[in-house]
Amino acid sequence: MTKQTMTDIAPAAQQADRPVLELTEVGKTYGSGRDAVEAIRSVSFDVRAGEMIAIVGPSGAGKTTLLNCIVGLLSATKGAVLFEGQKVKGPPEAMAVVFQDYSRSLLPWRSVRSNVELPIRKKHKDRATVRAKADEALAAVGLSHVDRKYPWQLSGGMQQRVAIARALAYEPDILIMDEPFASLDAIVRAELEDLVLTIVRELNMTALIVTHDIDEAVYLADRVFVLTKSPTEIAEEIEVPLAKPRHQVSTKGDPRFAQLRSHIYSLITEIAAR
Ligand SMILES: Nc1ncnc2c1ncn2[C@@H]1O[C@H](COP(=O)(O)OP(=O)(O)OP(=O)(O)O)[C@@H](O)[C@H]1O
Repeated sequence: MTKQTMTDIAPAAQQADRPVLELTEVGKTYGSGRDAVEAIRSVSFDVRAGEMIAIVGPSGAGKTTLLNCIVGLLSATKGAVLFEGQKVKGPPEAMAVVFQDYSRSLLPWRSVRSNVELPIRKKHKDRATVRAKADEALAAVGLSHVDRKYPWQLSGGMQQRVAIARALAYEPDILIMDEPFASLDAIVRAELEDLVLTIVRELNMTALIVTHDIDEAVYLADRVFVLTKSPTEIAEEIEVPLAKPRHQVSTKGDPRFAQLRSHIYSLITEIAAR
């Protein structure tokens, strides 16, 4: 993306000196009475503008439930989620979400270009603007040459690139990702991790990723939140002081990377055994 565009689309929230996302004692109980399942007990954290947060935890920790409360697909039964100072009551316009299952998030009857353009049309009526923004996003993920193809004609990694392009072209103030690389092979996964890191950094975007992968969490994030088992709380918040831009070989070869990874691994293993 061009420098001009990056400046143009700097999220408004970043001008203000307040967190983009604020969770205050968020709790979620499914059902009621004897059938009630307390999935989240109490989770509080702030995400500052430009930060990348990773959320990890043992299986069944409540990651999906928490994420759905953040994006407004579920309402918390306790506490509050504020996005840009407003209580989240449904998916906010300035949020984009990339799910693990790209095959279900892309519309198979629409071309790659059409999939990417669809959300942009909500914001921009001018056809040329929509086209230009889609062009930029497709170029950023290296898929300009397949814009007329359909998602099912592409590999899994390419489909997930389209989903990422669609989210980025929408120019969200915050990018939320739910295990976006989980079903991809190691090389494609590393490529897409770097792609997201680069674009998020260039656009100074705020981002939050839920992942099962401890290496991925440390590699991508400025802070990692480790969740307890359900009913969920934050077991520990870990700062990642590794230099940016990150690099798959040198960052992962840094002794501090290994220390952080071992620490989080031990913590999750200990939590899972509780
Ligand atoms: N719709 C629902 N109704 C009742 N209980 C639910 C529902 N969805 C999730 N739960 C329960 O809430 C808890 C947290 O589930 P959730 O799917 O959020 O965890 P997760 O960390 O995303 O799991 P995983 O790591 O396996 O993907 C679990 O005990 C689960 O059984």
